[in-house]
Order: sequence, then C-alpha cells, then structure tokens
Amino acid sequence: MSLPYTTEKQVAVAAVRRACVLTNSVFNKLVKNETLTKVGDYAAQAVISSILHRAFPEDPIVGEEDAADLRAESGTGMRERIIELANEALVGELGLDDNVEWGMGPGQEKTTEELLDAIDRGNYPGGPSGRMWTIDPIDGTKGFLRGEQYAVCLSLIVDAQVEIGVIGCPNLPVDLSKPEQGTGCIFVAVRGHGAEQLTLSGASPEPLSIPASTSENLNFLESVEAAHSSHSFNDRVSALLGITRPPIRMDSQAKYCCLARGEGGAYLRMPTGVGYREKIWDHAPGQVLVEEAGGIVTDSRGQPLNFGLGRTLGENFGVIAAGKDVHPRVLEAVQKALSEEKEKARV
Ligand SMILES: Nc1ncnc2c1ncn2[C@@H]1O[C@H](COP(=O)(O)O)[C@@H](OP(=O)(O)O)[C@H]1O
Ligand SMILES: [Mg+2]
Repeated sequence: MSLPYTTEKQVAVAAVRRACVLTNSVFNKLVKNETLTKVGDYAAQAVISSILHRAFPEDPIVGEEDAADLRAESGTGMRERIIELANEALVGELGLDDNVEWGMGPGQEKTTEELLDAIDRGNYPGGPSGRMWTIDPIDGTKGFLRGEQYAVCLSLIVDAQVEIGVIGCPNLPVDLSKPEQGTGCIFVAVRGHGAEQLTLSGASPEPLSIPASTSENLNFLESVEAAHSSHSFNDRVSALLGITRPPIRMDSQAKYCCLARGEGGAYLRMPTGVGYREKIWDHAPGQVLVEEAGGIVTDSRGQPLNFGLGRTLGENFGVIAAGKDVHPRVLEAVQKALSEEKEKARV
C-alpha cells in the first residue's frame, strides 16, 4: 500500500520549491521597499494556488492574499510584474522531478486572468470539515524585507486536522551551528509519517526529531517583532525555568522548523494586546511539523490549536511549542507568569 497523501506531498513540495525560487529572485531583482514584499506575496500565492488547482481542482484554499488591489486600475504596474514573475516560476526548468501534468514546466504559462483568479482562490473561509489548503506565500514579511528569515508555507487540513505541512526557508542555514554548509531548506511533515528536512532543491531528505533538553541547553525561539509576541513575558517565563541562554529571535515559521530539528528548545508566542487573532496559515504547517518531530503544540492553557474555526485560530491564547519533555515545564511556567500578571493587575 502506498503512503497516504503521496501525490499531495509531492505537489506541495514542488509548489513550495518554485515559490522559494520566485521569492529569492524577487528579493534579488527589486528595490527593497514595501512593494517588494507585496509583489513576492501575490506572485508566490499565484504560483502555489495554480499548481494546487491543477492537481486538486476540487480543493478549497485559505490564502493570505486576494487580488482586489491588483484588479484595480492603480494596480496595473504591479500586476504586470507579478504575472511575469509568476509565469517565470511556473515554467522555469528547475531540473528536478516536477511534473508538467501539475502545471509546471514548458508551455504552462498562465494568462493574467488565470493568475488573478488563482490568487483569489485563496478566499475560502475555512471551517470544521472537509479538505482545504492554507497558503502563506511569504510568512515573516518583515524578515524578508530585511534579508533575514522568511518562509513559504503550505498545509493541507482535513476535518480540522493538519495532515501535511511544507515550509520553505530560503535564507535558513542548513544547520545553525555550521554556517559554512550554506542556506536554503524545505521542511516536510505528513501526519503519522514523520518530519524531514530537504535541500531547497528538494533532495537529501533527513528525518527530524526533537532531542531531549535540559535547562542548560534550553532557550526560547521567539519573534523578532515585539508587536507579534511579548518579549517581556518570555523573559519572565525563562527566568522561572532557570534558562540562562538568550532567546533566538527569528521571523516566520522558520521558528517551528528550527525547533523540529533541535535548535532552541521551545517556541513561545504570547499576545501583546487584545484583539489580534492568529491566522491558521501562520501555524498549521508548523504545528504538524513539530508534532511529527515528536513535539507538542498547544495554546497557553494547554489546549490544542483549533484549525476548524475558520481563517483564524479564534480567541488568542498564544502558542507553546516544545519537545515532549520540555512542554509540560514551559506550560507550567507560562501559567505561573500569567497568574503573576493577573495578581499585579488586581493590586
Ligand atoms: N499583532 C500581532 N500578533 C501576532 N501576530 C501578528 C500580529 N500582527 C501580525 N502578525 C502575524 O505574525 C506573522 C509573522 O510572525 P513572526 O512574528 O513569527 O515572524 C505575520 O505573518 P506575515 O509576515 O505573513 O504577515 C502576521 O500574520
Ligand atoms: Mg504569516
């Protein structure tokens, strides 16, 4: 019997790889300003969505972007650029096992209308049942703009459970402690079948598992952006756990990837204020990756993240991801820090 989701995994890896090549070339070719990330975001979503649609025409997509601004008169310049870049990425000869059947390779250029429709196919509202894909074409847009970490993220959710996660990290060192090995990796997980790291070209799969951690070698992975995740709360939790090493700050779901391969020991993301709801595309691929590498992902109450509520995870209780041995300790410290905060607010 073949493994479940064999085709889905192949198509997803190929789509993410093409989008990584595209975003890299956008970064190298264009002026570094806010428009750069928009161009990369739209073009990468167009590419991934086109490839998914060709392979799985019935599957809905929850994507970060929609094409409304590009369809407007004012979007003409950007639109032309995006169409050109998306087509380059779709037909480019990457010399690997891509399949023309899936809308990649020579002669597969798309029209402007087809690519705008592909972007807009990301408008699915999500929900508790059925199959759906999530796309975050450039996760960590701030990191992308700085030339630091970002990730091309894709997941398949079935009946609210994440079954496949694929995360491409063009700027991530193959090994954080061995920079000479270069950068560029793709992380892949299939529920029940483990997690692996591939090269950016899709070769050399290495299985991933989170090693046991002690307080001495443990440190947090956290957002660079203090507005996305409270740095001071993480400092307090670190102190409660006796962690002495400074946190590893990094944009995007590259944090889940590092955790899955044993770098850092816990990813902690607590809300900085009220109101923001985490998006499912920002966590779905990372959740299955960490779980398949032997870790646990919950919110700050110890509850699993709920991917069946729509485009967001609902009310924001934060995220704790860590190895099996570390997670209970972090959860306990998080709850202690939360009750300290409550107590302070009461006095
Ligand atoms: N106030 C907020 N709190 C938490 N996350 C936020 C936020 N505002 C934006 N984000 C999300 O944080 C993501 C980046 O996460 P990180 O801080 O780990 O790099 C952004 O993804 P995009 O960059 O795709 O927009 C965005 O979806
Ligand atoms: Mg994102």
